Amino acid sequence: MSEYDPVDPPVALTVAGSDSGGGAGVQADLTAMRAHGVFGASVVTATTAQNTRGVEDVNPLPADHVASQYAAVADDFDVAAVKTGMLATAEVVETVTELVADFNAPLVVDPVMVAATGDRLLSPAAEDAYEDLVAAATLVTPNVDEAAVLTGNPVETPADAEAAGRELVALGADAALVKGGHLSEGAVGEDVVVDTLVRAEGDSESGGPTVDRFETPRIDTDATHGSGCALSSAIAARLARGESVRGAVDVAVEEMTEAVRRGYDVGEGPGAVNPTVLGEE
Ligand SMILES: Cc1ncc(COP(=O)(O)O)c(N)n1
Repeated sequence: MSEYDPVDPPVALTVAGSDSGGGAGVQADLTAMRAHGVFGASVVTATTAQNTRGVEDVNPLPADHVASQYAAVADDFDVAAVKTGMLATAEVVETVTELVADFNAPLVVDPVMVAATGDRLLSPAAEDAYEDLVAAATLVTPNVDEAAVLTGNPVETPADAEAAGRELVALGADAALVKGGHLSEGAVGEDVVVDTLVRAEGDSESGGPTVDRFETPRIDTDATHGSGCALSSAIAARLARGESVRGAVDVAVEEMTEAVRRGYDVGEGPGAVNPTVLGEE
């Protein structure tokens, strides 16, 4: 872990929705950030009435209130990294894109569209609005379904995931991590999760983007609620601490296996990951 003053740690900001059930969204993000010794600030984009069984109600907050929360944080703190999660509406996606345009530190964009329970968290009209935010990202972290929506192509195999990552980088993102948790077992084998990182940073031999594949064991559980939120927040926390994108992704992906293995069996539905175990390395 990099050295810093525990009383004056790096500050990371999550711009995301509230999950009343506590397993995902802002609640998971702040837990993951604090687990890394990073101070977490939050801009809430929407409140959700949600539990482990599903999302009952979504209340997007007005875009100008999202902007005033952001201004309150940016005016006071030296924000070292921003992570975005559920943005709910096209207006909020556009507002956040404008707000981060002048931000000079790393930006991790987790393009949250649909909850693990299948409920929509982003209005369909907002999908197109994501293009400019992706272009501004240091790292965009779609799962395969989100990568398919963002690129307009199906993502079913690791080769598709790499192609989608290359396309997101071509759109302007510095890097894309296409999370393979939902890739079909037939495409990757049943015991493994393959995540693909594409970085614009040139490969000296090919001159093209650099591609890394991370393979981790697949844990036999449905308690993965909050995994995308925790992973993108862990990466943002590590970037706030000054780690490289490659290094932050490598360790965060590895540590997520443990966060899933030690997940919470709370509620009647599928449980949630445990972000408190992150940040140990
Ligand atoms: C407020 C909020 N943000 C993000 C997610 C996605 O998490 P998951 O895909 O694990 O349901 C969620 N369910 N709720």
